[in-house]
Amino acid sequence: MMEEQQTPHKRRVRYKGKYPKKFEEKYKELQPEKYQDTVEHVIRKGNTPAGMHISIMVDEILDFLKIQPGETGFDATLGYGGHTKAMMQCLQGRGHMYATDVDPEESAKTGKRLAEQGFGEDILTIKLQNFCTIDEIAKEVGGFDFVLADLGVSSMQIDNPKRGFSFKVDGPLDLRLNQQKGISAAERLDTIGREELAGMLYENSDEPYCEELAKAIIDEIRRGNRVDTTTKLRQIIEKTLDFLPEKEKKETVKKTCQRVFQALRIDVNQEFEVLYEFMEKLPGALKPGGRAAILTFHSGEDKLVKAAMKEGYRSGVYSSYSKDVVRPSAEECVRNPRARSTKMRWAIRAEG
Ligand SMILES: C[S@@+](CC[C@H](N)C(=O)[O-])C[C@H]1O[C@@H](n2cnc3c(N)ncnc32)[C@H](O)[C@@H]1O
Repeated sequence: MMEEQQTPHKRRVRYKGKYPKKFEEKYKELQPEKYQDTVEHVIRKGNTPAGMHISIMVDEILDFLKIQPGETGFDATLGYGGHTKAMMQCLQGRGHMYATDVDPEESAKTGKRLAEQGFGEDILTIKLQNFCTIDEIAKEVGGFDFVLADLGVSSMQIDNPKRGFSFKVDGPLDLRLNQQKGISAAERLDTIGREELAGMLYENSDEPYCEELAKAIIDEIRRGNRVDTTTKLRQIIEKTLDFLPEKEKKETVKKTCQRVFQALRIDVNQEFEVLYEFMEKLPGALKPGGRAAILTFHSGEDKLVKAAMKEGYRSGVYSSYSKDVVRPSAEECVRNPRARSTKMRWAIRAEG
């Protein structure tokens, strides 16, 4: 019998894939106008291409706003400009849209992109200012027929490691929507006390481990180690929750990271304060019969928007409002997983 020749099993080199993994290396996705095929491929796989934002609930928003040519509209949160563009298309070249964003970096890119697509200053005015100044813009232009606010952060902001919004990639712990103003989350942690931090985590994100996490973060800073990167903060969270049973640890750490980063983001950008102010000013900025739609992404935002609309209806400034939230379709959530937590609420300004 022939002796079988034993060749030693050679392990295959792990295939790394042909797509770049690091944000800066995704040069094709970062130039969507030039590399349409790559961008469409990434979207088909249920992902958001780097440097882009997929607008959420566009059909539901347009159905509700019922935009007519000649109207004046306000997009409080320009971002990538997807919603702004869809609303401008309804104007059919007549009327005007105003849009605000506080992010100088992204709003400049969006303004340029929209102008190149034929939506220039004749139809769109972009203002680099907080949406809580809606009253000033409304006064200047005589009120709005329709208003949209798509709260929170854009995918361009989340995905860019230099902005510090994501615990999944290493970067400076910044979390500001405008990096030229205010203080970063790292600087905020430098001076905050333990009790105030625990309160912030609880108030802004209902964080169940707020006490334990606040103690761990402050102890680390007191030992002379600044918590100034996304990785350092994630590692503290992992260490603090190390006592959890193995089977639930991974998921709980992930959810906790999401909540802690969200709480810090809300704090450094004073998100609840400006949203409260915006909701207070909204009825006065709408023309009689004017419509407003708001997309929220967590319970703190949603509660605030709901309460303001309910109060507006009770006092008579709104003729109707959404008693129940409108949610994205199951199909949209599969196509764009970032839509999953979205809730839409709407209100209509009373006539006269
Ligand atoms: C979810 S994104 C909007 C995406 C946009 N609807 C689109 O279709 O591309 C939210 C945007 O709102 C901006 N933003 C958040 N809070 C703001 C505020 N208080 N005033 C103005 N802009 C704000 C963020 O910088 C971000 O660009």
